[in-house]
Amino acid sequence: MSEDLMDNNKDRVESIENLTSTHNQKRKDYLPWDDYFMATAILSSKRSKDPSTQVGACVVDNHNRIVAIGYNGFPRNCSDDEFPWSKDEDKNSMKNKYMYVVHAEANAILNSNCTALDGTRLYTTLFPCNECTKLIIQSGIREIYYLSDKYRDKPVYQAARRMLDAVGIAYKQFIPTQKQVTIDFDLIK
Ligand SMILES: Nc1ccn([C@H]2C[C@H](O)[C@@H](COP(=O)(O)O)O2)c(=O)n1
Ligand SMILES: [Zn+2]
Repeated sequence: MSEDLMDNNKDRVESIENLTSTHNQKRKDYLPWDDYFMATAILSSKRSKDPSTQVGACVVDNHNRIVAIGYNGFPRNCSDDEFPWSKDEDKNSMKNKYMYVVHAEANAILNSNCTALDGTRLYTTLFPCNECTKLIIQSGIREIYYLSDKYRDKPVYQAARRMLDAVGIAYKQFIPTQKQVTIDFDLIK
């Protein structure tokens, strides 16, 4: 065999070996569980029609199975086009969205696909309010991960923390391992 041909064969064997070894190793840049669940909550928030704050929530059991998802919106059959999205009126005004909106966490709990949420974890894009906290406690959720706490000084959220502290439900601000998770429909071929 000529030297050129031998070199050529060696190169081909090496490149096949490289190809097999990279395909035998697991991906290193896969999405960690916690990022995956918070990203799911964010994705869910994108369904919200609220022009001001879109909230998403995702409940996960201790086998890392998603058992509930929700976002803030009006109750079933209350039209998004007829009920008001305003927040400028007095808090108790009928013209105000607060009268009607079901919060993301409440929707998740109500729409859960399992009968009991005991021992589960909640991933939510916004810290739960007092009303959702009551549902969280009663449903048996044990841990809360949240992204934003932008209303933390309002009494509603102080009351929420008071209840969570009293019953020992852990809550922690979520720090993602990566800044962005890209969903590009064109990448799936
Ligand atoms: N933990 C929370 C807190 C609030 N929401 C909903 C309720 C409203 O639709 C919106 C907040 O509106 P804003 O006062 O910022 O104009 O978020 C929720 O789903 N979960
Ligand atoms: Zn709430």
